[in-house]
Amino acid sequence: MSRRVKILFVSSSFTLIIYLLRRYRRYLLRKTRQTSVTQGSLINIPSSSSSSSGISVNKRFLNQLLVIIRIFNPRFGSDAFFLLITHVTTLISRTFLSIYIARLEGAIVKSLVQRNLRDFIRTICIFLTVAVPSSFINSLIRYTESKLALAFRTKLTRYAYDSYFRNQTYFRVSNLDSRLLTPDQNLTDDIETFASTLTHLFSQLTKPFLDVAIITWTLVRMVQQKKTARGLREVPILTIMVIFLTFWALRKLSPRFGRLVSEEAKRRGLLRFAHTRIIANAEEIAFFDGHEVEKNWILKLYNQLREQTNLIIKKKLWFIMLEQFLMKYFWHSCGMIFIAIPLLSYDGPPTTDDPIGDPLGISTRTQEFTVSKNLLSSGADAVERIISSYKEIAELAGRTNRVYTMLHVFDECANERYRRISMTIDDHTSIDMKRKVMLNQQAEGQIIESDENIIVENVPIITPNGDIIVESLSLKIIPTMHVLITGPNGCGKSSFFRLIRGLWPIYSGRLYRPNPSNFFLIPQKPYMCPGTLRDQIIYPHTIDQTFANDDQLMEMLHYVELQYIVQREGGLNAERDWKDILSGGEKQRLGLARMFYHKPKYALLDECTSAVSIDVEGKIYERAKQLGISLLTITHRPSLWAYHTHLLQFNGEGQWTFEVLNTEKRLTLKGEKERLEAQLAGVPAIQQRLSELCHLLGEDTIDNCK
Ligand SMILES: Nc1ncnc2c1ncn2[C@@H]1O[C@H](COP(=O)(O)OP(=O)(O)OP(=O)(O)O)[C@@H](O)[C@H]1O
Repeated sequence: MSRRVKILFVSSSFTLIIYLLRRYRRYLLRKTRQTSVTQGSLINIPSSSSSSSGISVNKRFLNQLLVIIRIFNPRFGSDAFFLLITHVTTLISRTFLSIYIARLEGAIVKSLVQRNLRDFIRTICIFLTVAVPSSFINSLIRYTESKLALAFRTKLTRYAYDSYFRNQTYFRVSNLDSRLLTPDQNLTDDIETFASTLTHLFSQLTKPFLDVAIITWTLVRMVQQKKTARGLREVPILTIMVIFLTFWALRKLSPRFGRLVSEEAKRRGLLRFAHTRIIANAEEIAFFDGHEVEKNWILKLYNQLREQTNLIIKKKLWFIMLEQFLMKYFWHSCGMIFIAIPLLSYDGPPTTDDPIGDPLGISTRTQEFTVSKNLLSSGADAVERIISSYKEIAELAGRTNRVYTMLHVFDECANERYRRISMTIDDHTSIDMKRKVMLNQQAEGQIIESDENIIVENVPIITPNGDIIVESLSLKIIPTMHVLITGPNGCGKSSFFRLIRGLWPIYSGRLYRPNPSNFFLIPQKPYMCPGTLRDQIIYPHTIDQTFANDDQLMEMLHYVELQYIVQREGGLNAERDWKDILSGGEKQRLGLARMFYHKPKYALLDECTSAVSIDVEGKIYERAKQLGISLLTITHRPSLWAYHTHLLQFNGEGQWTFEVLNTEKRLTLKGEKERLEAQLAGVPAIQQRLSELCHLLGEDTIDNCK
């Protein structure tokens, strides 16, 4: 064995050992991680199996793609149509330019073989002149591609926003349906990547198809000129066979990139969602020093994303290797053989335009060889692009599925068709499964618009998870009533509001209620929209819709004793981050100022004065009643009883009562209850003292004392 071979052998063995050791280490690491997973540490990413299992290049994908393409269909005369035409024209011009350049290269080689300086300089000059439009066309292709992607994205985004903001779909998607985990990501990233992948693929495929057609035609014409050459029929057949063989092998061995990228996008969305949650709850997390828990959670999500990305990278490594081998080296050899067949088998007279200087036609043969080699390699490039775009088509299938699913879910939610994917249910769960309605059951109750009364007839209150909170509710509220709603936590008080406002589906029974514009909800933490102080008061009106002038707005602020804020913050037109700069009580009072601005028929007040002092709260309630607003109030404060006429009480076990509220009687009962509670609280202390006295007096033990 020579020294060089020995060195080669040792270094290869060393590399192999290192490689095997690394693989073993990774195997161990994976095992450890799997163990921790089975111990319950893995975050349960709910698999939307229905959407990911069928992601591949098939009929379903084509149908989905067609549905989406119909949305951004570039109509005749539109900007997108003009862009599309420009794009296709530039692609065609590029193909003709490539052929012309291949011919020029042939002419350059010929002039070199002939040692013809004049021709050489002339062709070089032409080459450089052609390079200018050629470079411009290359740049134009990219420009039109990006503009097209943007145009498609804009159309799709507008369409998606229309669906998202129709019929409270934004609420329904997140609260009543669980198919879309991260609609924000679907609406931003997914649409963007779908539009850019699609347009890229369009030019990636259009140009090679044009290339293949025009180059084949040029090559066939060249070969046809050599009538006595052999292989004129065999070469095209062999070429087609080689191409199909390669395509078949790659298709068989290709990993399912569609499913892989779709899963990766889902995990990326979950990671982003976790970050958004931390930003939204940063203050509470900081108070509790909860950063470790949050960090671990985020890291776990990141690791899951990393694993998926890693998987894709690994799968691509082997696939690209195979692709390169077949389409670069195998094809190159085949191409050389195919060019050689007509050239070698030609036995006619030498074809030359210079019989004196080059009687054997060597320069012409060299020129032909160079031209056909260039054309063939451009053709091979084109076919390579077509075949390798299979991978991208598979990726497009994944992206299409995500966009299609988003639009489909939006549409279903807008039409009150919900689906919830059951999360893992603990074996010892206390949920009475019999009380669960079918999660995918269609809501069959009726909502009928009334003039002013709210009439509920045998309507159950059912959560989006299918839990029945109240089997059947029946009551009638008229505008002169002011209803107090009470009951233990989680008994369905806020759900009653969601029900009458139509946010939750009515599964059976009938609900008569006035138009939703007659309801105004003020929650415990009112929503502060972006904009000025004026925008906060008139929300959801905009400045163009408002009917109140500055004095009227000041009066509304006065009702809630918040007039000082105008001066403090620099006027009604001051823009601030109101969510952060106002205190909890100020936000609640601003929410109540909104009620005075809109003067609804029914105000739904959900513990919205918990941070307001009792005297201000009383004034606000009095004023609201004077203005003819009917109050439906959820509260635990007895101080508010006096402002109500009726009581709706849930007991937390599915039962309820609706009756006239006798505040005096209720206050007496409440007083008695509190007295008894205070007395009972003192009993252990009395028992303790009694026991001590028994001991000091040497009398009977505590049991006998009793
Ligand atoms: N979006 C939702 N998806 C699933 N279940 C929900 C949803 N919102 C509320 N629930 C469930 O419905 C039940 C009633 O909730 P609701 O908000 O009406 O309670 P509540 O009586 O207002 O309680 P509290 O006094 O604590 O505010 C609870 O068990 C809650 O877990």
